[in-house]
Amino acid sequence: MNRILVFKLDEGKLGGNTMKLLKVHGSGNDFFILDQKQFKQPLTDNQLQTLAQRICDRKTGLHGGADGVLSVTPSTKESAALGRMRVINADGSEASMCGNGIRTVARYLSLKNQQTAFKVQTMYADLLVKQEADFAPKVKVFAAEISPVSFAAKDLKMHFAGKEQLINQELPELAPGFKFSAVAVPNPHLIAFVDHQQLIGSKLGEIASYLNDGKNPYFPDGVNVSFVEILAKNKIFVRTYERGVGYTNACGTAMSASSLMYVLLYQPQELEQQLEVCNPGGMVKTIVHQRQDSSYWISLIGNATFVAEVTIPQDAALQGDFQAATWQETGEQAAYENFVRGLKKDEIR
Ligand SMILES: N[C@@H](CCC[C@H](N)C(=O)O)C(=O)O
Repeated sequence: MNRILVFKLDEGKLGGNTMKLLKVHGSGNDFFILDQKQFKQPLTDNQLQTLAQRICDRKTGLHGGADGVLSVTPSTKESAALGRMRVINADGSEASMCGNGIRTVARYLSLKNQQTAFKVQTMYADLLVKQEADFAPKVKVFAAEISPVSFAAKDLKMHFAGKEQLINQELPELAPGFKFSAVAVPNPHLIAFVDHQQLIGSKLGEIASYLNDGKNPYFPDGVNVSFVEILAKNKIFVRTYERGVGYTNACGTAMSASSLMYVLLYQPQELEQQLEVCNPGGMVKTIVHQRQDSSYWISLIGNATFVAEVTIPQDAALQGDFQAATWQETGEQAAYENFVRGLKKDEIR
């Protein structure tokens, strides 16, 4: 039996001060799911921010930290979604969406509600999620709708003189020799198609850390930055430096935005076709769609791995003291690693 089915995060009866968390990942982009139903009083925004900063720290956090916390609550009354997800980055900032995270939340809500296709409420939209065929034994897969898409500078909170949008353009004031595209899905992404040496080089980190310093004139609220290498027709590799986190194994919304730019710039006839998107933590599949009103949306299809069930005294968690935490592995991580080993060598760098 899948142990996860008997793990009842929402009971909240472990004793007043105990918090339950679920460690999860999509393509190695890892999170702690926190179901706020377990509390009589949900954590305040300040507590959520502190919790994320404490447990996600890669050196001092819980079991090696994470890229963020995914807070799950019932959806608000305007929404018919099965649940609501909020995304708190490792630095405590809040993001409007998380493509890898939403698949894990979808799986969590699916198990709790015995449904395989439904909507999840996010900051700007209720997004469709759906269970898909496993990638491999014990590698569970969900698809998520990535939407709404915008190229408008105002939605990206992007400020380059005279530019209302940015599609494959040089930005000599930022980084000569690269062509950038900017797309909000709806969190902001800056994307450059590069060769292999540029993909593995240090320029991505230099550009992204500057654009996320909170002081630069171009993206004062920060931006997720990705370098993309075309590996073959309909096959790309995406490396991302995330706002609020730094380098990650993968960023689901970045892979979706990169897929959209790949289709628009290189293969406009490949709308509605499946793309393979490799990343340092594994591989996902994407499909770029266009609606009748000409707006775009992307299907992001990938693993939703449950790594471990965690309990920890709430006060200790907020103070960053993890000595009393329990950590119970689900056994899925070994299956995921096995799946990744089976991918062709050029798919993981
Ligand atoms: N890892 C996520 C994106 C998380 C939010 C991002 N860091 C931001 O601030 O926009 C994904 O898989 O999409």
